[in-house]
Amino acid sequence: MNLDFGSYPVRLTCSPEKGRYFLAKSDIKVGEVVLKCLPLATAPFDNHKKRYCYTCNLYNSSSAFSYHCVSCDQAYFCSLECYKNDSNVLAKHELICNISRKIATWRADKHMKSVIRLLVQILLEYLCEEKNDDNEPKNDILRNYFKDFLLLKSHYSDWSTNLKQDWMKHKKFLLSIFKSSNLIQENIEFEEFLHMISRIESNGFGMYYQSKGREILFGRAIYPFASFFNHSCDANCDALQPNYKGENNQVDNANSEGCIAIESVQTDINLNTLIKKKEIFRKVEFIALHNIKEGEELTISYIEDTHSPLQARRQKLMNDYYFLCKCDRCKSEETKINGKRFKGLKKYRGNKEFQ
Ligand SMILES: C[S@@+](CC[C@H](N)C(=O)[O-])C[C@H]1O[C@@H](n2cnc3c(N)ncnc32)[C@H](O)[C@@H]1O
Repeated sequence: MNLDFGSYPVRLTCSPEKGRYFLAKSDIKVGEVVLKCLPLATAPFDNHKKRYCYTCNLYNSSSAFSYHCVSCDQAYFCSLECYKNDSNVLAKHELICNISRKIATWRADKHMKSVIRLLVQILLEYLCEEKNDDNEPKNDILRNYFKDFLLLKSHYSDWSTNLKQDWMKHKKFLLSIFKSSNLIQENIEFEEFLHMISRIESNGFGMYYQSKGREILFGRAIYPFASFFNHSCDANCDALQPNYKGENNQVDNANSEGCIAIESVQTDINLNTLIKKKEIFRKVEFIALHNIKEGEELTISYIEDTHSPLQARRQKLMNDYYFLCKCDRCKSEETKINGKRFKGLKKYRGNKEFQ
């Protein structure tokens, strides 16, 4: 696979055990930025939509924004500038205004709704990419495209029968609203649609804000290139979101919703300052946690509690991400445990009662 990661010190490799993953292309110093990308798409959870700006991705934890699309009531804007001046955003929103309204009244659980909302945004990017030639990155921040989303790992084949059935119940409704909005083709198989859902679940990053020292998850984002970081229980990189002041805040990678966490510790906001400052928030950057040698694997942690025992960590990753962790730490702990079992077995056999 020939992907261009610009001047970032990463290259992609692959193993049968862990799929594709990043290696350091050169020596990397502690604190160095390893990769930076813009989101392909973001979506706040339903109860946070009024505090999330549809245009610039700003989150205001203290109060709801007043500018919004009156037709669907699903897109909110932090300022007149974000609401009015960017006609491109409004024209884009027009394309999904109808489907957004239908999803708002759809009787499904919160998780399904949040994944479907993000899928709408991802497919909207695809529609607009097709019409837009302006696809070149404008600076050192990598931009991702729909085709990159399609490269992501799907664990649909590992889904339980119950989970597949839960989605099947909504097949008719989902296919009809996506087709009538021209977001998917008439002849798409529902399985293909579910693969896209699975890609979101296995590769989505959480969006957080900080309140009283706690990180609160308020939505999900997709950064296809960032998804090539494999997990390690002893990661050498961390994901950050520069906040609205342009500062970086450490990521916790906390996650109870099956999305890899990135953190922008965004405190309350002075909207007056922001109105003047047009910026797209929720970029992600990955930094090295210590010096890394050329050829080393670059990893992040998908889970918060890396202090828990091997079994608990693996269980969490299996439940949330459908994979058995084969990171170096897990493999070495597994070898130690197996070594102990082996000794126990020999002792047992030596017991006269069993001879
Ligand atoms: C976000 S993607 C990472 C990129 C992925 N390896 C690929 O080829 O697209 C997450 C998936 O990578 C694989 N993966 C990530 N970390 C792993 C690990 N420590 N051990 C085994 N598989 C891992 C799992 O299949 C997981 O669902």
